[in-house]
Amino acid sequence: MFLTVSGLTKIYGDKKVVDNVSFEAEKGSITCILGPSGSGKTTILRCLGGFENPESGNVIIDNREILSLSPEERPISTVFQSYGLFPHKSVIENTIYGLKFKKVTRKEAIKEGQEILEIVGLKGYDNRRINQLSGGEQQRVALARSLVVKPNLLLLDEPFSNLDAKLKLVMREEIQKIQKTFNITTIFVTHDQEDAFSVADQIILMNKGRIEQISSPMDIYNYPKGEFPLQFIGRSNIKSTNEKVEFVRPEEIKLHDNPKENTMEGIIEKRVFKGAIVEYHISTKDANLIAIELSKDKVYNEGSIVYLEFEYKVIM
Ligand SMILES: Nc1ncnc2c1ncn2[C@@H]1O[C@H](COP(=O)(O)OP(=O)(O)OP(=O)(O)O)[C@@H](O)[C@H]1O
Repeated sequence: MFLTVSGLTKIYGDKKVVDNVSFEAEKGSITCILGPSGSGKTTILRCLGGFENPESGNVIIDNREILSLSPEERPISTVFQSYGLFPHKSVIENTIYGLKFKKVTRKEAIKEGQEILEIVGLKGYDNRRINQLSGGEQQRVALARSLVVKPNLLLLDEPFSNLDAKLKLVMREEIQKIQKTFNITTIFVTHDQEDAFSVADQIILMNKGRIEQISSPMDIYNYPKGEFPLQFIGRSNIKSTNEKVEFVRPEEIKLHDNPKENTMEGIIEKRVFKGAIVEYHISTKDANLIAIELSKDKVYNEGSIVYLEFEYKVIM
């Protein structure tokens, strides 16, 4: 295994903000650490990058224990939420900053910097100053700067936080492309599950410093292990009794005009148009449910009687 983290624990005051966290990542994979605010995501990255000292744990990269190394000695690049760029320096100076500490001539550094800038879509931006760039462009310079040193492990903290919806889609693809081109193992922190679903090979779901589930995006959505993953990931209609918790995702509820065997009658209380999909809030004799259908299909009006076809799944 390329990266092995075992028993990582970080305490602030009397609070374990990272509590016995263990996971592995294969070479060239993207791992996404997902979880609510304050669940310890950034602290894990900071411990890996060497900006915090964990109380206990082991981190092995490519068969080498790295926790005793300084941040500069670790084969790791980190892109922080705040980017950490030098605002008055040019794009190229920021990009090649990390090469200062390597045995590379300035001429070679500039050539390598320009190649990376072209990859992140910033060809020709060399002499622009950071404070003359948009948020998305700055984010790409920060990425270029971390890639130029060819890290074994790339750590990204909320890399899309300052981007609008369109640019976010472009950047998601760009990061995936760059990461595959260089075969860089990447760990990426977000609280946005769509980011995690779109780019991750594996998702680590955190809650209060602990790992709740490690799974592929599809498995975490389809087979949540326990109530927290179910509540946090996607939306669902939940039926909870003393013995078990069952759920049905809104898109698993099919609406019909007429009753069929095993359908349940309901009335559409509210309809929310969301572009590609329409969300219905439906009351039945047993429960209030949310269903979604494609808006290109039949659209029901509020107050309509509908017949719901669905099955609950039991959580593991
Ligand atoms: N230097 C520090 N001193 C004391 N407490 C801290 C420190 N840094 C973080 N914490 C606390 O540790 C907990 C975890 O913080 P962390 O930044 O890792 O969470 P996060 O999951 O990344 O949150 P967010 O999504 O809001 O960035 C929080 O309760 C935070 O207040």
